[in-house]
Amino acid sequence: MIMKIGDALKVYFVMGSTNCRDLDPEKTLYEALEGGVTLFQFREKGVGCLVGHECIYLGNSLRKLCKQYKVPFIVNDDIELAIELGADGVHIGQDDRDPLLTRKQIGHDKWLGISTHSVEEAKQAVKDGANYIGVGPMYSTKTKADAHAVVGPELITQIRTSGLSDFPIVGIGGITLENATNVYKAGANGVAIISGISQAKSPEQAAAAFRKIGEDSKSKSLQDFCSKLQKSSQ
Ligand SMILES: Cc1ncc(COP(=O)(O)OP(=O)(O)O)c(N)n1
Ligand SMILES: Cc1ncsc1CCOP(=O)(O)O
Ligand SMILES: [Mg+2]
Repeated sequence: MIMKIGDALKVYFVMGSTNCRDLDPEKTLYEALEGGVTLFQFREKGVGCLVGHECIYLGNSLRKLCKQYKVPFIVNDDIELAIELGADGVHIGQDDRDPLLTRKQIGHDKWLGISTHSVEEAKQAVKDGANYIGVGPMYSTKTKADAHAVVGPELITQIRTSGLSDFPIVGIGGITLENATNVYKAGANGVAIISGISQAKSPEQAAAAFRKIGEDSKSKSLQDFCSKLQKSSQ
């Protein structure tokens, strides 16, 4: 699958079976894809999550759905599962596993995402060969019990101005339709969302609304850029 990672990050849906509301995980992902999510992460984690064959079975179904919609499929934490499912990449946190070893295991044609919570971690992740970084939590979240302290969208701006002006960045944590614009405005390529889509009454409508915010923010940033350019050449 050839796609620019910065574009894929625009609306990044993260989900496992324990995150869903009325619909089963396949139907939830189907709706999210119909709504226009641009990247998916299978994150089967937490109390009551599927393990073993059941996890592989669900992973395979979700992987197939993503293929149908030509949306890249990332696996959280579990490199063996990622390889088994033929994933397009893996996402690891600071305490999960060694990024260099992970890269060796997955090869250079797969995407590696690394979670970061400071400018220093962001720079180290880039050195360690990340293809993108997740920055968060942007806002407080009920979805991840052991989440890091809130860092806010300001951290994305700090990372951008610290020299990573073009590196693919996605914000995560507590992102809603009300606050997503702040994350794009801070300089993120995209937003990563669990409950904002999986717990919505209509995951399809929520995904479509996030997608619209992403598109509008992009054209707004482009307008801002052009007017800055115009002013500087006057
Ligand atoms: C896109 C994205 N960013 C951050 C995370 C969090 O990863 P981690 O800190 O390893 O926590 P868990 O998700 O493993 O609980 C993520 N999954 N995705
Ligand atoms: C996985 C993860 N990593 C940092 S916050 C978070 C949870 C995001 O879930 P939600 O979008 O429901 O706040
Ligand atoms: Mg992890």
